[in-house]
Amino acid sequence: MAVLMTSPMHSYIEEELDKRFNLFKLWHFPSFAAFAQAHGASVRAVVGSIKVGVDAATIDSLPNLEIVSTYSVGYDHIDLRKCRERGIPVTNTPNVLTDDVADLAIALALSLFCTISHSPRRNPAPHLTPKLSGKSVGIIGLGRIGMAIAKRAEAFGCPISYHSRSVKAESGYRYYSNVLDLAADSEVLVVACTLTEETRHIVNRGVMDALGPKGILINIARGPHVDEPELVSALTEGRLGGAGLDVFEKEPEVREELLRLENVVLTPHVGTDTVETCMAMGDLVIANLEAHFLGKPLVSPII
Ligand SMILES: O=CC(=O)O
Repeated sequence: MAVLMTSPMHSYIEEELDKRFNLFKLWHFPSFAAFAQAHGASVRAVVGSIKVGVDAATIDSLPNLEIVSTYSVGYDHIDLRKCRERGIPVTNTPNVLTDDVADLAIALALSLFCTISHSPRRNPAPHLTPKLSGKSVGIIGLGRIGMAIAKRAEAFGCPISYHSRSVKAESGYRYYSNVLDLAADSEVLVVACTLTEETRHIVNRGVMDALGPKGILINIARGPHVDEPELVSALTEGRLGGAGLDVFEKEPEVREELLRLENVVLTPHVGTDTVETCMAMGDLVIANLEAHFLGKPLVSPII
């Protein structure tokens, strides 16, 4: 059974896939075209990642492709339209990574408020920072990850508000039907929604200005949610207080200006990169592939 991995992942998933399948690692080939010509017809499953997704051209080059399983919760890098057209199911890795991503959101906020990551180089003189506890937190997207962030922020005594496609009355948090109002009433704005055409640049200049010079933006979702040139201007001009970013508009590139700014804390898209979570994600990818090949219901299907 031939399975194609699109990019290097954690060694655990590579080893476990290798034990069960005839595993092809795309990065061992000079190009996708070279791979497809030699082995494309044998591939029955693709394991994609946020680094190298699965686009229409890839799907078209694999005539016997039966399933796409992404080693991620997000699936904006998979051409779902094409998969639907070909009747190819797609699975992702929800739930198992929720805690880690929520932990990172809080870590970025704490790092900014307490200037943990760069206080020695920045402040030779005593310097007071704002506290995180009690700050109003606005969350864009109250799904699994948004909710986990809310629970953690609640433990810091932070009042929680949110914006999402639908009202989640059971959460007990304050709902805003538009992001601008949410930002205006928040001291920390966290992006935790799925990337779609509707949510691309959901954090635009107006939202940054509404968040204001003391406001902190945290993005642990996807880079294109935020208009990055506008973010750089807002941070440089002091219209926005700070930003904690795990994701960037054109990964793996990071804008030079962001690297230089002092009111910014950056991590290189590592929201799910703990040993335990990477192993659990690997297990879920494999469970989906095995279910598919045994004709059983998929564990975590998207389509
Ligand atoms: O970004 C990480 C993921 O989507 O799992």
